[in-house]
Amino acid sequence: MEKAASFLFAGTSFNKKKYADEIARFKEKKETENEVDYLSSFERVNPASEEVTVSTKKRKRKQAASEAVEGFNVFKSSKKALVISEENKTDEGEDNLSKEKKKINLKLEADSILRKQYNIHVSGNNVASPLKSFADLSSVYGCESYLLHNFAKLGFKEPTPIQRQAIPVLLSGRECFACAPTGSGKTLAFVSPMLMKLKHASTEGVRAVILCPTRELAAQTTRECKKLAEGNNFYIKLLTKKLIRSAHLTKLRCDILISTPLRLSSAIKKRKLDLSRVEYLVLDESDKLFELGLIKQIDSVVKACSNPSIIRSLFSATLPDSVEELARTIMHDAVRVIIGRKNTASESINQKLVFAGTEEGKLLALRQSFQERLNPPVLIFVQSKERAKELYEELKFDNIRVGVIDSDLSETQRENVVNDFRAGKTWVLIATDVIARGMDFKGVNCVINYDFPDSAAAYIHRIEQGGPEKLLLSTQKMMFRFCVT
Ligand SMILES: Nc1ncnc2c1ncn2[C@@H]1O[C@H](COP(=O)(O)OP(=O)(O)OP(=O)(O)O)[C@@H](O)[C@H]1O
Repeated sequence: MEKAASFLFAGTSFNKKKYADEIARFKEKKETENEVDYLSSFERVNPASEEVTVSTKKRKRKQAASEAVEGFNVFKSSKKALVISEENKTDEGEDNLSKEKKKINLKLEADSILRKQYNIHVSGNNVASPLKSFADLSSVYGCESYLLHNFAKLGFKEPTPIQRQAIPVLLSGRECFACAPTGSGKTLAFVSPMLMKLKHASTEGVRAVILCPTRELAAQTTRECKKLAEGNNFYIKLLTKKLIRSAHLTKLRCDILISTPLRLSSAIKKRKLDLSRVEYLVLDESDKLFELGLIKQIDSVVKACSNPSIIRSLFSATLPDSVEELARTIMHDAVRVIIGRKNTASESINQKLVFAGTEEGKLLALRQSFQERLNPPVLIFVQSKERAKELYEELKFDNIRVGVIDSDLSETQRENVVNDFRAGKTWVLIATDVIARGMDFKGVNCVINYDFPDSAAAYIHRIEQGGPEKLLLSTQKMMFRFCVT
């Protein structure tokens, strides 16, 4: 500063001898003025002349004023002006701060009202606001028009509760555990933010991975994903055996890869895939993934997706504590989004228990119920493929158009059975949990739990397939207890 000042005044010649009188008068004036000014400012800051309860804030301002009296008069006024404007600035700053605080509080309040309205429960810090509508995606997150156009084309007018909350969480760059009933639109909830973040197709290799517990669900997710991405040129691939066999898998043009953990881990083992650039990893139907004993395979996929800025998410109809605990070991700051209550069935499902004394009685009760009313499509769950085949033979005998899906069928055979059921060629489909898990049988009118499910989670998954009526046939007394709790 000094240097700059001396530079500014360099070259000014001032004859001090010639103007000695003026200099003396100038000095006098300066001293008097400084005294007066100091006194007046002293009076202002003297606590004796102030109220005792003067605030620290005010004191600071007074101090600032007293400091401002040093120097020449000519600068004093401008310094004073500076002090006043500083004071105003502080006031303004404080006003802005409280306005900002109010705004944040109002936003938090609005978020919480919206969450209550849609039965959304969240836990985690700084959770992004839920979507009021799909339009928020473009106004807040700059969503491209093709995606909104696809929503409209598919007839999706409003986001479902899980979509309202999980999409903004993922778009804000947070990892997430999402738990919502079957058929509540979880696929769109994880695919849309993925498409928005990936923006456009690239040649850099796999950038997003979706893991599904069964081949059927993986195929279904691929179809949904392609429908949502229509109009963009993304490469979306289902990892099939044929694809793994192909020698050029390493050069595969693929933005989003969908697979079962077994297939993907086998491709990783064969060093056929590089997942180090993956930005998004989704574990769909995560409870089933873990339940099926696929931890080793999932672990190999998680390790192969080594990009440090990866966003991982878990989507499921139930979120057992064991799964969450396991996931929390790798996802430390994940937001938890739960629709309704954790691990409970949707309240809109009518559940009915039929108690049968014996195994034969169960079959009798089923026949009777079909005689009274068979409102297809009906989905029947049994515990094993052997039992599935047995029941299939029994119902076929009754001339009921029935199909069965079990793990002995080839991929194409399974697809055919499911397609026949979807198309209404068969009215009743018999399945085991593993096979039917995660498949979206839209419009199923009745789900029959012919055999007792393994767990509460399995029960919820079964009954949340499709329609409103659910029937439980049991030879076990404890079933009743299970139902009422
Ligand atoms: N916002 C929406 N409005 C209307 N329908 C929707 C919406 N989002 C998704 N859907 C439709 O709802 C059905 C169920 O969606 P989806 O399969 O994603 O459910 P899910 O929660 O993943 O079920 P699952 O547990 O079986 O995987 C699909 O047919 C899908 O096209």
